[in-house]
Amino acid sequence: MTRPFVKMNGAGNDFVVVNALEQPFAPGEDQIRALGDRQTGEGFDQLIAIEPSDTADAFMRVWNADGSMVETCGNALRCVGWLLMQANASDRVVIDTAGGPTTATRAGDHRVTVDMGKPRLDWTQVPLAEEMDTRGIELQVGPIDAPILHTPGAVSMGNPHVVFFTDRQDDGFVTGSGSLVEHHPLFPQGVNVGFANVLDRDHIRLRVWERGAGLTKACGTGACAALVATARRGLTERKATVVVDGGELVIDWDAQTDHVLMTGPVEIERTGVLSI
Ligand SMILES: N[C@@H](CCC[C@H](N)C(=O)O)C(=O)O
Repeated sequence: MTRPFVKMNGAGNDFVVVNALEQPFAPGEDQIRALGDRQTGEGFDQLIAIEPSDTADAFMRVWNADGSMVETCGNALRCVGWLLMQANASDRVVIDTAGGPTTATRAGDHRVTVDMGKPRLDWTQVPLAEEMDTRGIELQVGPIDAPILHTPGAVSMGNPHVVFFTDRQDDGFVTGSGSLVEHHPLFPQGVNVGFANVLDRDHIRLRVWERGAGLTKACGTGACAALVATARRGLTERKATVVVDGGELVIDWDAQTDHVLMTGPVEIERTGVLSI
């Protein structure tokens, strides 16, 4: 069986997107891992299916490259939002996800703003395995007792994030620490691991070791979580540019609505056909 797809990225975070509005798409974990392999498959950070919805313009299903199905994906919401707005000749679409409904709007040529909704800040919502103040949690990362790994912030944007405040962002440190924390017992559903270097009150340099995908060029929900975590600690304003490996995302945590808005680029790389 074959399925056409569109290969896209949002600030370098890349996706294979399948239209499942007319025909169901339900790959198995092994199939997803094979498709996601960058040597022998199409290669992607996440696999995305656009499905019908009774309550929104579409439902977006997300699988990480390791085959795990997850709640949401911020950069993919911008890409899917772009595809739907192009197809519908509209400037606004509502996209439902397992992490909750979101709204995408045009923000210029190949730029989309997604309203990611409210951050979830209670320990039970991240979730954590025990009660803690999510502005700064106690976390022992294996044998590493580096002070820069102390008291990170914890935030859910529909998916779980922990954010370290550090200027240590080399590949070795991010990969070594991120892979240790991703499956730490404090995070019963696993966690995306952000390393946020606050450059000034409206600028953050961020790298993310993603749950189920590893070090990616960008993580949209990770950028939202980083802004919320740094603002909660008084390190930044509620709006900042988050500089990621693949570009820049503008994150605005609205004080009136408590919603987090993420704006950034979308790129269509190519089309193809999956043999699945
Ligand atoms: N890259 C995505 C996040 C995708 C899912 C994440 N790895 C998870 O497991 O929660 C984004 O742009 O938010």
